Amino acid sequence: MKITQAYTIVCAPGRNFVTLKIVTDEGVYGIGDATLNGREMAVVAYLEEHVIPALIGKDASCIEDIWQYLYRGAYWRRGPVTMSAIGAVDMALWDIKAKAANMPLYQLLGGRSRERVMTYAHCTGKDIDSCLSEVERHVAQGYRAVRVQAGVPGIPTIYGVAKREGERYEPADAELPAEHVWSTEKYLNHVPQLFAAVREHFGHDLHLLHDVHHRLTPIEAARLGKAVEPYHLFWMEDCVPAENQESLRLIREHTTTPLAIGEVFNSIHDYREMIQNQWIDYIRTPLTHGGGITHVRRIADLAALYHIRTGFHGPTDLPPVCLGAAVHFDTWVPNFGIQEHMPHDDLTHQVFSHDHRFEDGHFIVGEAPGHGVDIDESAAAQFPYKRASLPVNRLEDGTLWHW
Ligand SMILES: O=C(O)[C@H](O)[C@@H](O)[C@H](O)[C@H](O)CO
Ligand SMILES: [Mg+2]
Repeated sequence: MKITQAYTIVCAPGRNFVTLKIVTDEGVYGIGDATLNGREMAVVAYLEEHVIPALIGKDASCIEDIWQYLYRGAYWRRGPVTMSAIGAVDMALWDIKAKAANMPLYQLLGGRSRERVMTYAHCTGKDIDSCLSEVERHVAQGYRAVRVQAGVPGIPTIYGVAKREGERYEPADAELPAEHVWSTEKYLNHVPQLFAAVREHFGHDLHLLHDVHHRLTPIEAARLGKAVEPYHLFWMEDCVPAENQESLRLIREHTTTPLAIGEVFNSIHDYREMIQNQWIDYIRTPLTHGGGITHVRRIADLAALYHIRTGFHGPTDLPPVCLGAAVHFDTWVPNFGIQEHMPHDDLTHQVFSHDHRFEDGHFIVGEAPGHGVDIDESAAAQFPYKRASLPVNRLEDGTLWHW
């Protein structure tokens, strides 16, 4: 089965998405996601100029060999742009292989390990009270797990909180980066109050998650982890920037709050020390940014040796293609933990169809051959790309900080 054609489709049904379509001489095609929020066109250029020309004529069934060819063959390894491009090719090739085998992807991966995939929703509010009503709304919809983020008094704009009540949070909200202000002290004083209120209102069965979005130093993260221990979080996410993996050791030594990390990681090497030292509990790398199913499966297998589970990144900036493939992976992977779920809007669904379904806080995988997601190219053409950037953060004195 030879690859005869491959091309990218860039569209913005509500927000920017990059899709790779690979076509074979047998008429079977596969769809892969190449979306890297705020840096979309860098991946498009990488694919079009360097990857696609080398794919034409290759045997689409040699997924592993093509992965190795693209990874080793570039000489320049790793990095989000490279790994998202490889991820898109890999996802499309698994889609092709599963379609050719007439099997849903999860069957090809090894079959079902669970009936349904637990997800967590985003609950955001400008203050604690409005956050509580969002939790209530999501619990009524059947969610067993919610991520809780609320505005902090004295900080005008904060990560993860929608601009208007009931709206989705969209971080890439301006053509050039918006500037936010950050105060660690105000944040650290406020978060334990938020979780105390949520536990008081909703009891102890609901899983609670929180995203620190890389803003703390290790000792500050340790303080926060300890402070929220009475509210037993499911996880505290990305509590520090983690170029230095050793940072996680200090946090781990101080707190029993479980730690999730890795939505910005793209390689097993970004995790190796923290997995092998058991400094973390959940891996976050989505299939797109981690070099596709072939590579993320290796990370998950390594993690499994150390009782570490998956908790894949899944905000709206990852399109239905990435999410659909993730639902298959989540249905199969033995060490599954949870799947992030931020529902896409109607415009996105006009372009992408999928056969997984959402029920009672869980995803149920579909039975269509492949990963079950497709793109309507003429619908996509109606939503042209528009540059959008993620914000930057500054401390109150103007110092540039982590966003
Ligand atoms: O946990 C999450 O869902 C993430 O932190 C997102 O909100 C990111 O900020 C976004 O995906 C950046 O592109
Ligand atoms: Mg996050």
